[in-house]
Amino acid sequence: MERVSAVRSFGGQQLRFKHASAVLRCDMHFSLYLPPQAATGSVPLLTWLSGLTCTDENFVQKACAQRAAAEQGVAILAPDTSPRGEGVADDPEGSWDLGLGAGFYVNATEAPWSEHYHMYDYVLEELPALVAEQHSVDLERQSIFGHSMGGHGALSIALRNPERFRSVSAFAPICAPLQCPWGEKAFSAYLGMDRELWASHDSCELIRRATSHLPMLVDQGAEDSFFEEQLKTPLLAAACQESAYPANIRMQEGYDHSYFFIASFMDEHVAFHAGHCAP
Ligand SMILES: N[C@@H](CCC(=O)N[C@@H](CS)C(=O)NCC(=O)O)C(=O)O
Repeated sequence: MERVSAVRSFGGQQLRFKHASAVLRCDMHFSLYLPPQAATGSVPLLTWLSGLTCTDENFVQKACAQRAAAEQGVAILAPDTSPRGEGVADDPEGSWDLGLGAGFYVNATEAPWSEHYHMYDYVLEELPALVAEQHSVDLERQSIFGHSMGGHGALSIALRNPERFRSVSAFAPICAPLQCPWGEKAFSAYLGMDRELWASHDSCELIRRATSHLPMLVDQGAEDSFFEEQLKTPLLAAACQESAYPANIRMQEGYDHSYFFIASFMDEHVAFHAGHCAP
């Protein structure tokens, strides 16, 4: 693992690394914020999953999360959104919602994607373990959050693995990939036509199947241009209500899909997770 950059921030360090991922079979970059508390003891690990077209750097530069992470004493790990590099398949039509920058946090089963697109195993297994080998983060105190495609990733990964995480939150998540164009396009490419396999990565379905509950917070901007066609927060709210899953789902008046929205509620999300990651 090679350290690409290290910058002081709110008494801690904003770090960026490059490494050879065994799971993705390519070189990857990721970012890690270590709060000042990490210098003297182990701290909880929050994983942030970004949305379509992002790398790890969008979050680092635009989410304004470092101050809250320093105050709350939590590390934040930001992976990239897909495998990268020469030889990694991309959408032949060059669209931004499939292929590079659009891994959807699943393990692809279909060629050509199945060669590298294993973002589910990468963010759940390989990357946290790698970070914990070299930094003082506590894998017994993990939470996960994300935005849009990364909101889908955070919710679905946490719902599939409730024993791994203390809490989950999302900004403008793709709530029901089985029922929106982004999800249908990505899942049919990566997972083929087995809709039962799709359902095992659909947060609304996973809510209905849940046998235990994680603390869950979701914020959705009311002026988000993707809200009705792609994100479908009301379906998540309905699934939670039907299944008596206790989630806090909030519509935020006037906010759009951007990092201006994310930054506005970032402190609350970090505090929410830190509260559930107490020793
Ligand atoms: N490229 C798309 C927008 C894609 C988009 O909004 N991506 C979101 C995640 S779904 C994002 O975080 N973009 C990066 C950024 O704002 O820094 C467009 O032109 O409409």
